Amino acid sequence: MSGRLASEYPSWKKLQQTYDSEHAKLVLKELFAQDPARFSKFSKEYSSPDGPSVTFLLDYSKNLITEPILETLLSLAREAQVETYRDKMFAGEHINTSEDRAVLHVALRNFNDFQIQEAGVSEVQGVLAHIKEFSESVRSGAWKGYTGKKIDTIVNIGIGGSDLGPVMVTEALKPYAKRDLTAHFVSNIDGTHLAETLRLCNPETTLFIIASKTFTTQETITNATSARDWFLETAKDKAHVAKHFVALSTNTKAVTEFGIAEANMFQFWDWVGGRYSLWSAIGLSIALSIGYDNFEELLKGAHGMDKHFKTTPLEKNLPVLLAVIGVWYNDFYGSQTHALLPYDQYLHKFADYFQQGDMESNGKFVTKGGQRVDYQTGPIIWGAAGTNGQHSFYQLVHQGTKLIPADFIAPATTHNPIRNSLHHRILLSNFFAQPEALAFGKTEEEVRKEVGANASEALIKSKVFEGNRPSNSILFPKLTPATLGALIALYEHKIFTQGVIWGINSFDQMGVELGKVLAKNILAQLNTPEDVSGHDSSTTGLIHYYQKHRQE
Ligand SMILES: O=P(O)(O)OC[C@H]1O[C@](O)(CO)[C@@H](O)[C@@H]1O
Repeated sequence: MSGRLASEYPSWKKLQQTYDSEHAKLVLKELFAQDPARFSKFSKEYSSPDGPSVTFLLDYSKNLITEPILETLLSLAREAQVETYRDKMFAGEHINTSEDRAVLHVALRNFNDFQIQEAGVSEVQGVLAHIKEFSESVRSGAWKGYTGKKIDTIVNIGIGGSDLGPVMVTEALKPYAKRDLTAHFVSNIDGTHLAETLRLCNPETTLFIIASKTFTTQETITNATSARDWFLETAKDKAHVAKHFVALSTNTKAVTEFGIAEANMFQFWDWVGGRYSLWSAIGLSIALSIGYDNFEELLKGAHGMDKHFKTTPLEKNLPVLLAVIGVWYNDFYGSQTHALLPYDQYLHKFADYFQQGDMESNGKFVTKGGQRVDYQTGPIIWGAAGTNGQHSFYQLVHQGTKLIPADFIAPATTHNPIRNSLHHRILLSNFFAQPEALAFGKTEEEVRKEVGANASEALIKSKVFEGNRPSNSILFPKLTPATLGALIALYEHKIFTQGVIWGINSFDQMGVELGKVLAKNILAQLNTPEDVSGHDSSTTGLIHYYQKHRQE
């Protein structure tokens, strides 16, 4: 984040030399055989420094690293001044330089530990009190719809960071949810998303939460306006909007112009990035679903990880360890992607969430100083809940030609111990087996013994697992709100650390602008073929084909 090219650091050069001369010798099977203490050297148990108890084990021993390599990776983090930039973030310095903004999601979950001077920070507690009061009133039934009925459905209308965090967390914490308050999330501008959701809603008992930091996002404002039209078809009187629409935003003017009273607006601030906003008013749907106390536990769990990140030496700092190991694969092994593989159905949106969290943060080719990087930055993040992924893409992860580092994530205890936790034991047996298979594979010799003398050479080769495919494993006692908070913060700080090393600004998102501008221009040209101008022949041809075949 210093804006320097990472490839100029002495440690980067050393890592390149190490990779060139040693990577062929980095064989997990041998590394484990040579060192019986490898697991204890390369695993760490996290315990929350205070607040609600959170513990988990991070096992990073199945990575293609040695102690000297890890030391050099940590030196790289030091040369890139990760600690300095981390402290600048926590102090409220404007490290989002292109937008001249502080980056203070940590202030949203700060329980009096960090002293942060920035406008708005002193208002955080007031907004949390508003969230508490409002969510309790809706959940208790005290808040009534326009015909006097209690709210039984909430619809969060937002996109990107104003959607993905609330969806992921409400799914993850479903065991804590009020089951008679149904939560829906509408994000896509595709009218199908709204139409299919509204089919499930009763205007008398539905609360719409319009979540938009800017309150100008085309998808959200269009969906919100259509939802209001749908509501008014039944409710008729605009005065009833007050009981059924609330807004989460930084833009008071646009909210009131939309017709939502300031009293029904939950404020946040420009130093909350969209993809880091679930901890802010954007988390209202989470508080409504799981209750304010659980929402606060989520914040406290994240705060514990913030303290760990802020105070722990780099060699024991879990987000930093994940970050530097990720850099090793991304920049020296040439891995293009990183898989997030939670063995917990409740975490089925975890990878979707961090697609934005990581790729919108670190998908950048220019340093903060404006230089084109000469190395890879953010990886492609993807994944799915286990064991579903095993029956779709794991074939490629095991035997394909690409190196795909992966994080396996699982709870020791399930919220649904059906058949005496038999399902969970089967699930976890897979959670343990997959990293083992990836790391150690199966040799030709082993295959030969297994298939017998009559098997063809081709069959034997096809059954070989080369192994040496790296992974991290994260195992925690149970998926509680505080544990989830800590896990999310762990990855947030990993992303931060990588961004600092690569010298990029992880907190703007210029790359989403061009498409928006072009779409606006095209929207104005869609009516007639004569209006279509200024495009290449492909785009023109596509628009003409649409104009010929549409039925509206
Ligand atoms: O909350 P808003 O302002 O509607 O923005 C939604 C999303 O759009 C983006 O600006 C671009 O995708 C995201 O960063 C953000 O989370």
